[in-house]
Amino acid sequence: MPNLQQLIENIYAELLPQLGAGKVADYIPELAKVNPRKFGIAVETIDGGSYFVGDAEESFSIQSISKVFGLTLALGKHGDALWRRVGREPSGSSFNSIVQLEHENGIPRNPFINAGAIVVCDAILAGHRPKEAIGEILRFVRQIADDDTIVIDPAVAQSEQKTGYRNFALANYMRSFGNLGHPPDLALGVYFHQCAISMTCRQLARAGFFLGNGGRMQNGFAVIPRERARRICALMLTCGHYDASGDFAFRVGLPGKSGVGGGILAVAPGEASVAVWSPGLNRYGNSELGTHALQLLAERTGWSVFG
Ligand SMILES: NC(=O)CC[C@H](N)C(=O)O
Repeated sequence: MPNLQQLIENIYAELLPQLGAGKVADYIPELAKVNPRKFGIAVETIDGGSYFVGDAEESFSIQSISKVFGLTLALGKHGDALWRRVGREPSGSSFNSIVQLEHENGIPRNPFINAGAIVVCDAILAGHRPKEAIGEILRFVRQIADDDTIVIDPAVAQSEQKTGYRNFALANYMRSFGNLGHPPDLALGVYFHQCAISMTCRQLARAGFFLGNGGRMQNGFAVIPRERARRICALMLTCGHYDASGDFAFRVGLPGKSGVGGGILAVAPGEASVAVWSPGLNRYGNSELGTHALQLLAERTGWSVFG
C-alpha cells in the first residue's frame, strides 16, 4: 500500500474543489453557524500509525456518532437485556422518523436512529441523575479517546433542547408504550448532551480504535469483549447511515456512523479507525464530502469487510 499520509493528502487535494458541497444542518440553530468549508481526515492504524490532513484538529459536534459510544456503555451496563427495548434491524427510514414506532409498539428498530438512541440514553440514566449519566458518558468517551480535554458544547445541547420537537415527540410516544423509564425531558437531557460532545477527527479516530481492534485500546486496555466489538460494527454497517446504510456499505464497505455535524467514524477491522469531517450533508443527513473521502480511501487501501 502506498504511504498512507500521502494517500489521504491526495484524497484531500482531489476533493478540495468540492469543498462546501451538501447542506449544513440548520434544524439545530447552533449547527447552522458552522463554516461549511471545513474538511478533515484522520486515520489511526491498528499497527500504531497516526495520520491526518486538513481540519483534523478542529473540534466539531459529533452528534449521532455519539450513539456508538452510548450503545457501548449501555451494553456494558445492561448486556443483552437492552435488546428487549431496542431492535437490531435497519429502519429504511430517516434518522428522526416516528412512523414505525406505532406499528412496533414503541420499540425502535435500532439503537442508531434517534428513537433508539433515546432509549439507550434512558437505559444509561437508570439509577442516576441526568447530570451523573452525562458525566459518565463524557468520562467514557475521554477514556476511550485517551484524552481528558474532550468536552460537551453547552450551546449545542441547549439549542437542541429548545428546538428538538421531534425528539420530544419520539420520547413521549415511547413513554406512552412504556419503553421509557424516565420522564422524556430527563432522558432527552442525556441524549442532547451526548450528541453535543465536541471532538476533533483525530480524537474521534482514536476513540473508535477499540472497535477495529477486537475491543482493545491502543494501550491494550480491553474496553469490551471482541464479540461485542464485532456486533457493534455489524450494527454500524447495517444501521449507521439510516436509510442510506445500504448505499454506504455499497460505496465504502466498512462499518460507519455518521452525525449531522458532518462527521463520520468508519472502522476497518484489523486495519484502522478513520474519522472524517465536512459539515455539508446529503439528503439523508450524512456528510457528502466525508462519504466521498471514505469511498476513495477504501478503494485505494483495499479496506473492506467484504474481502
Ligand atoms: N443524525 C444525527 O446526527 C441526529 C442527532 C441530533 N442530535 C438529533 O437528534 O436530531
